[in-house]
Amino acid sequence: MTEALLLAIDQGTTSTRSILHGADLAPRAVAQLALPQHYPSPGWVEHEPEDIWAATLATMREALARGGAQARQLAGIGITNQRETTLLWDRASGRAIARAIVWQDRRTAADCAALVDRGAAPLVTARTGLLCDPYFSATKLAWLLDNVSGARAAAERGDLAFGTVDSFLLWRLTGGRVHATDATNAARTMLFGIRAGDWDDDLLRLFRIPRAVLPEVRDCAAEFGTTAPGLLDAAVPIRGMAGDQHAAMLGQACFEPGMVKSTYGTGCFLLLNTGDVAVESNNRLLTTLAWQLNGRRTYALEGAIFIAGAAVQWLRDGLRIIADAAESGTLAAQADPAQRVHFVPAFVGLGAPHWDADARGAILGLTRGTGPAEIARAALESVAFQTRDLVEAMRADWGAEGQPVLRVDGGMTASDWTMQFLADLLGAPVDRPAVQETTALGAAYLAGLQAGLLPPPGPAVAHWRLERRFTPRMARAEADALHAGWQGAVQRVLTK
Ligand SMILES: Nc1ncnc2c1ncn2[C@@H]1O[C@H](COP(=O)(O)OP(=O)(O)O)[C@@H](O)[C@H]1O
Ligand SMILES: O=P(O)(O)OC[C@H](O)CO
Repeated sequence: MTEALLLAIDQGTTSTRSILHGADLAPRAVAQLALPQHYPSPGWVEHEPEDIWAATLATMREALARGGAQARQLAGIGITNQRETTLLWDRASGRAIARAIVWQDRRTAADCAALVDRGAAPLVTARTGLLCDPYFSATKLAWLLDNVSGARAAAERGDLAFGTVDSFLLWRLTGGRVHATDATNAARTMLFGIRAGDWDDDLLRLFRIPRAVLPEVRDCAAEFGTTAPGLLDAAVPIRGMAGDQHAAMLGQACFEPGMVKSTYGTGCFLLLNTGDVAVESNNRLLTTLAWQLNGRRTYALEGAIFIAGAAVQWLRDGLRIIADAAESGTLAAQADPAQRVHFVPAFVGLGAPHWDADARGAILGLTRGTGPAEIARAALESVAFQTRDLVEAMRADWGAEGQPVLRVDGGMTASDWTMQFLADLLGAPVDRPAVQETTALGAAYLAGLQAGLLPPPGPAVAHWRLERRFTPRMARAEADALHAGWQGAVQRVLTK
């Protein structure tokens, strides 16, 4: 008998990947396509839904072909995705009525400010664990209903379906038969009660969202349906689903309360497992789900930073001081140690712990001697400085003594320079795993769990292996002084 395989779809902000895994969760074959970005207006970020779908299907087929595998060998598909990105489509045709509004999009900043002025913020936070910010789906969905001609009436008639990218892909993969999401993605909409585990009627009223547009919410490991005829050479069950940061928690095996992972892709998302307890943050972190299995919710505290690897992309595509991302580390290593340049990458405002949607970026401390090397160093350092802000907020909320080991993943963790600086600044070890595609790994794990091939989260799951530990080398006083300089720079860009 041939070995059962698992296929993970990781639909990220800048690319779509499909990764074929063995039942032991070892990656077997990868296919990846870049996703075009659209910036129709300052602060707006959109994706073309047909690009997302076409790349998903193409990479699924390519990963199978590269792995020399057939669809009938698949025990399941796991979907993981960029979160919060909002789509609204016509149930009859399956076509989106507008481009997807991406999580980074700030067009609803004024709507969120108005809700805060009306005193709605405490209700939103109490029910969803989130802060009233344009980052989340609710105001994006309301914007589509109000700004696409005829959308609100069609939604109220039940003709339109809302979903984050996971739901949209599921709809397409099942040939329009299943409109569902998982609890982790639902938890990022600002419409879902994370303690009740259901859509919240008070929030639906507040954001003026008709219930008829919403998907059904399921566990992260569940029977989500099977692929429609003609997509692959056999019908394959879709058995796992989780937002990318939640899947990365599973891929990083952060199964125990107190364990922390930080993913460095376009943005950076640091999540702490808080077990059965939905910890309320006093430091402007988010309370969210780690995952939901068998109806049981495991919670997390999350710090979300909007720009991490995107700062490196800007060095390449905006400033053009590097030819590829990897060059950033080489350049940073050549920077003059005597110069202290700070780069606050608030291109789309600042996320945790500041939540200032109107802040914009700045480079401070320039002198005549400043050149590309100092700016590259400041860009890489900014990611570590922001991580330290999150870790300090988390420590204050969680109350644990000492500094937990940070498990890191994502494209930017390829930068040894950045990972060493991160360990130096935190004064704590930074662990990089052998498999850095932890998001896809988590999605494959969920599909394998549902298929009965893998055990539930716990010591019996053995997919995590250390590749390299970065140990702090910098004196604490120096790290603290650098961080204080960063905090001063941030103060200069805050608008409130
Ligand atoms: N060697 C490197 N040094 C610094 N940044 C890097 C390096 N390699 C990749 N990156 C950054 O990592 C990001 C891509 O990571 P990825 O996890 O694929 O992101 P996403 O899932 O958000 O699309 C890009 O923003 C890129 O600039
Ligand atoms: O596409 P990524 O990996 O940058 O992740 C995006 C996040 O899910 C947004 O919340």
